[in-house]
Amino acid sequence: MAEYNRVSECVGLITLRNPPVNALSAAVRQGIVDTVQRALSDPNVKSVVICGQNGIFCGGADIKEFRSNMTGPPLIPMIHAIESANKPVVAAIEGSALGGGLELALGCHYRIAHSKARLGLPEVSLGLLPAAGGSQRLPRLIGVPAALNLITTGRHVTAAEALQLGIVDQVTDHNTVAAAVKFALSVAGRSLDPRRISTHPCPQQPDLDALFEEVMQKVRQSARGAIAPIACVQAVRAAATLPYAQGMERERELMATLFTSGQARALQYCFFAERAVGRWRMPSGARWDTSKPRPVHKAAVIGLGTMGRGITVALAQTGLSVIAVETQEKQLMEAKQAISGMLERGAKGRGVAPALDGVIYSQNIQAVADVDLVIEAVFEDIALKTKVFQQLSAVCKPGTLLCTNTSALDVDQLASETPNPELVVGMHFFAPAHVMKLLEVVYGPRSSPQAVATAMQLGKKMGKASVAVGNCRGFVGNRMLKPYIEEAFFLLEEGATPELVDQALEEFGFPMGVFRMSDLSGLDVGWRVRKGDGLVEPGTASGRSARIRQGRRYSPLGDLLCEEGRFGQKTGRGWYQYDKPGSRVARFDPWLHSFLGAYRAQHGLVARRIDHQEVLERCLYALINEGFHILDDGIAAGPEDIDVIYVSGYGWPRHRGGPMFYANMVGLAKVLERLEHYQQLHPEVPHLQPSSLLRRLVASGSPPIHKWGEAIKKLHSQL
Ligand SMILES: CCC[C@H](O)CC(=O)SCCNC(=O)CCNC(=O)[C@H](O)C(C)(C)COP(=O)([O-])OP(=O)([O-])OC[C@H]1O[C@@H](n2cnc3c(N)ncnc32)[C@H](O)[C@@H]1OP(=O)([O-])[O-]
Repeated sequence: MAEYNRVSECVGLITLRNPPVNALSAAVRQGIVDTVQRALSDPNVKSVVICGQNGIFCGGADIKEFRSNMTGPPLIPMIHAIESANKPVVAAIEGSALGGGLELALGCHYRIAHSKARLGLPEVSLGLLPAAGGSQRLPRLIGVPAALNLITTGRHVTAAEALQLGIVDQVTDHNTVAAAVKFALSVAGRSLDPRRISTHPCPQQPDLDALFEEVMQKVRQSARGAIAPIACVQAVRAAATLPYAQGMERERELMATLFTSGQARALQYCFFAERAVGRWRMPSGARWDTSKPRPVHKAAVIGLGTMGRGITVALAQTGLSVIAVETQEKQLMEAKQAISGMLERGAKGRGVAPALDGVIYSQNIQAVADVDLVIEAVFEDIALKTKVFQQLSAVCKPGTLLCTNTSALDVDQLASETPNPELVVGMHFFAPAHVMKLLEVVYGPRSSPQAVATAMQLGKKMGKASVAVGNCRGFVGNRMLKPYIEEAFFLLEEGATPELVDQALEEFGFPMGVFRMSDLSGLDVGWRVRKGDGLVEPGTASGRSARIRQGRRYSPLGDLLCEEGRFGQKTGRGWYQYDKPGSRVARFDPWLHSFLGAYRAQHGLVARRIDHQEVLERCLYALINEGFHILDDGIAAGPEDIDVIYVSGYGWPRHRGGPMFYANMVGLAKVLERLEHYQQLHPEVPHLQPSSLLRRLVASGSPPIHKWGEAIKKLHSQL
């Protein structure tokens, strides 16, 4: 797993071989130990170069090994042996040097990087810290502030930035290994003492205490309950204040706590889940690896409201040529200005030229005749969308893929209105579409695997976490959100306040609780949907019967607020009050509290004390329960799909892995028991009725989450 060659007569070249990213598995570590030993004991070898095969230096420790008992030589002494070597060791960095990979390079005496390489210590995003000496060597090399920035955010830096920071000694546009060999020859025989980073003190930093206090405060705020960023600050503090050996001991202690934490397990699960959703499969048996996407060179967006604009930007930023169609002239002009602004700002942030010429604007739908794929983003109205689809079917060249951006409408119904339903898929973007990571790719029973493959590939190109899901009301994300929001309304009726509910959810790790989120997105959105479903009635009736609609418990609280014109931030009033319409700082609103009191009195409800635990159990377990229904219905292929949707699109705290992972951590039997408990108390609430899949999983011994797929298949075959 590490190959040894002698090149240029006196350079020992060690090549890490562990595709795809040369992760430091036990075999690679053993290979490094053996080959370093061989190079150092060969009298003909004057210096050593370490590189990775296939254009990538090293992606770090092998994350898959973390789940099992670690064997093989440990990283720390291996890196220490390299640093203490009496011959210069040069790291030749191509592709990536991340985590343990960069720590290995920091143990080398010199680092040469290709100009396209990326370097970083991303352990924090896996719930860990750079614990092979990275937290101790990096601050010694580049100073405390820069090291804190890199280690607490886990961000990857370009080779140019790495050179500027002093992480690498040279950047090349040519063959990195050849440059490193040349460099290694040039430094052979030089004293290595100044190159052993662990022997240096950290560069002097004035007012160290104030700096750490400030960073710790910032990190605590943005961590939303994640523990790894805090441990990262503590480890760097050890580097700045303790001798190396003691700093290493502190690094080890902190890592030991993190390594076995549920948060590390959750974050590592997210890492693999994000990659697993790319290997999509449909109930028909169609799969990612047997379905070839169609090439997309030219795309179109129909309708340039908020969503259409964001989608146009996301497409143009991938380098595609985009036809942006809006029939209203004024809207078109406004959209053009807004899209150009977004493209310019995005390009500035990425240091590239804006793709302004990539977008052609038109008022005429005929302009899309020769595109390969259309994303329709007109107003959320089935009659209007149907009309647009019929026009598109008539205008577009044969084989053009027709995608609808919808958050709730029936993709099958729309497909059935076109002569080629196999070419139709849903693409549920989230606002703002050029920023939000999530994309639900919705297939119907007639969508062709090729259409799904094309939409999934396009999503990947746009940098989205794309998840293929079946067609149902609300798809996966919004379908699970419904019981969550309903439970929050019921809690208000029973005595909770928006502040209490939001605080419980924000302490859990959501960036915003359900009521602050509702104020942000607009209360009128849900009101319109409930009206369409025939649930909204005039607010004068009282008593229990007024709160049973369509045979189930219903809370009209949101409707009553809308009747008062309280639509949230945009009107300056909602569940909270705001300084003025459009303002973002939510403040306690005495009106709302007396309104809740009067509402409870009108309906004969007696407010009781509700604690955070109940808020979490009722809101989250109702949402999770819906997730089990979704799995049982085959709408999501596995728990990873649901979890990626919630982590990337709905603010579920990543360090809790996603709702299904969380259920697995809490214990399926516990989730079932609490749902049964609340269902007994609220029999008129169907979403508290435990899903049969949850019951069956518990009855079959609560298999761990990575075995749910097998268990679900087995349980289904027994039905
Ligand atoms: C004591 C220890 C201390 C130490 O400080 C701890 C660490 O180093 S923690 C580690 C710190 N390091 C990190 O956090 C870096 C994590 N890795 C990355 O950020 C990206 O993979 C990388 C940028 C390297 C390549 O991106 P890309 O080209 O888009 O490719 P891709 O992302 O699609 O991955 C391709 C395949 O490789 C797999 N795989 C990847 N890395 C690892 C790994 N370390 N291990 C195992 N497997 C890994 C990945 O699952 C996927 O498998 P599959 O079966 O095909 O789905």
